[in-house]
Amino acid sequence: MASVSLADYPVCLQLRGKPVLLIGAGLIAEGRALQLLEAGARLRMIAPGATDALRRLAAEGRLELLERAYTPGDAAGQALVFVATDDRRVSVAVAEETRARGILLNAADEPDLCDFTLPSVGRRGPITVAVSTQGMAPALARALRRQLLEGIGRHHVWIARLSGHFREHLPRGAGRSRLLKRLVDDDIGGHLARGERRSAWTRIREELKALGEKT
Ligand SMILES: C[C@@]1(CC(=O)O)C2=NC(=C\c3[nH]c(c(CCC(=O)O)c3CC(=O)O)Cc3[nH]c(c(CC(=O)O)c3CCC(=O)O)/C=C3\N/C(=C\2)[C@@H](CCC(=O)O)[C@]3(C)CC(=O)O)/[C@H]1CCC(=O)O
Ligand SMILES: NC(=O)c1ccc[n+]([C@@H]2O[C@H](COP(=O)([O-])OP(=O)(O)OC[C@H]3O[C@@H](n4cnc5c(N)ncnc54)[C@H](O)[C@@H]3O)[C@@H](O)[C@H]2O)c1
Repeated sequence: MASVSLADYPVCLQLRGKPVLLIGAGLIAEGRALQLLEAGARLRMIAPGATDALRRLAAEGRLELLERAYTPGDAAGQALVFVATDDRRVSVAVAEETRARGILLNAADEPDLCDFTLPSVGRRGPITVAVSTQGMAPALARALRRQLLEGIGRHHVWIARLSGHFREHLPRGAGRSRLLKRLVDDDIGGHLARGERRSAWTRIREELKALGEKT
């Protein structure tokens, strides 16, 4: 249950190939569905009526759409469940089932029924900005997310990708850690922030050379 007296606990879920159920197929559900598909979830939707966009995605085989009302038992075998209908009684019934099965639930606009709430999310390349207000101010979460995203520049995306490349190709150890820290701090990161790629590369090459000599 969401609670304002306790801190919530943010995570970044890996949903590739996981079965996820979304009950409701209106405009709010459509937004949720697009994000879940982006994450690679195996999505099933249940609702008597659906938006055109969701019908199209179902026809293309990107998701499964069952055009009927929710019935208890639908949550069986699901990793996560979302409900976004215009009828609170549906959310209450779904919450009863997911609680009995130990499955985590998000109920749009019903914080008292949520096991997890959704933050406002923005992305730049591999960088994700997510803002939550413990359910207090979703509109503020959205405004802050926009502001924070403006503070993330192309050089941050570049640093993230380069760091990912080095983490994949260089062995773990003190040398690699030092390089990855320098990529971010004033030393190399500062050059990149000012668009001075050439001098940044000179320093990266020095670090790589020192690393090569030590390994
Ligand atoms: C962040 C975002 C993510 C998403 O939904 O994807 C999200 N709400 C968004 C927008 C938004 N929602 C609402 C408004 C109108 C302004 C307002 O009423 O405040 C706006 C603003 C707008 O649309 O600009 C209405 C609203 N929302 C909730 C209630 C019920 C209540 O609080 O009791 C009511 C009142 C309904 C009514 O009274 O009619 C509840 C929840 N909404 C949450 C998430 C969870 C808490 C997040 C947090 O901790 O901050 C939580 C608890 C449950 C959940 O849904 O997970 C998404 C931004 C997407 C983006 O970034 O663009
Ligand atoms: N969190 C947010 O950002 C946010 C913002 C605005 C609204 N909402 C809330 O999200 C909910 C959905 O809003 P919407 O605009 O998508 O509504 P909508 O009217 O567009 O869609 C409702 C959907 O629920 C389905 N439905 C109705 N009864 C059902 C049942 N018994 N079983 C399965 N599906 C059923 C309908 O077929 C339809 O697909 C509302 O409660 C609304 O208050 C959330």
